Amino acid sequence: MRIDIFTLFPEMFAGVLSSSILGKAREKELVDFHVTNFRDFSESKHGTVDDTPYGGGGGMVLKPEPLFRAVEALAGEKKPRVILMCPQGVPYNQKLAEELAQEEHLVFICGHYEGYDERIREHLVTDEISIGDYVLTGGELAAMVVIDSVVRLQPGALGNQTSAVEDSFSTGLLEYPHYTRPAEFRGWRVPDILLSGHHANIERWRLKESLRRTKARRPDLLAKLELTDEMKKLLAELEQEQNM
Ligand SMILES: O=C(NCc1ccc(CNCc2ncc[nH]2)cc1)c1csc2nc[nH]c(=O)c12
Repeated sequence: MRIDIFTLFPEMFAGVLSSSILGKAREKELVDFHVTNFRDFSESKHGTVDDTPYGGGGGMVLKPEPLFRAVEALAGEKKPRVILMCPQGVPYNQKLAEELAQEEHLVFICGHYEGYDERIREHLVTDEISIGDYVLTGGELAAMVVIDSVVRLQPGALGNQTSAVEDSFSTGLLEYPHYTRPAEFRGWRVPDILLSGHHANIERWRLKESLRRTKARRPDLLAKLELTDEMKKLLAELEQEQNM
């Protein structure tokens, strides 16, 4: 997969794209990152990429030319997905991550101004994505979030110890509590069930704790779930425990 990123702050990406899972995915050639400063595509000698809005009002608007020129310079046989990171975009989620992970070539546009000239949206961009209802200083961190979640889904990116599929957001439940050595720390013991080696009981305990946590923190996720008989039984047990 090739990922192009157009930004005015390319230096923001250096650490993130060369560390940890993303760095390894690059070494394994699962992904090929290209970060470009679209100011390089400005036609003015001052490298102007924004201007005041027609119709007045505050703030600056990103001009169309530099971005059109930058994206069109990506001579490629197939038209890539051109993703505009913006607060007005489609709310990002794991389903969209899985869809983007299938693409051969993704292009991200990160802005910093009050907005983009609408002709960018209408004629250059295929997708607009927001990562949530809070205001960031720019689209760069948002692009990193999307890239991180897409690259980890590339086959071979996570190695064999963890599988992307099992991820809680894919099962629809929040994760159960995790423990590791020591079995007792400052008097706080690991639940005996986890030391029992009884795998069926451990799986049951983990599912029950996932249900307990999801019910308490994200009832909205629980409401969306197709409950199995076992889940219904465990939820009934949780109800009883709460009413005791
Ligand atoms: O570029 C992003 N943010 C920078 C930013 C913040 C505020 C405004 C101005 N918008 C208000 C407005 N429009 C018109 C007048 N005033 C524009 C851009 C961003 C990309 S994805 C994402 N996902 C979640 N949150 C985000 O901020 C983002």
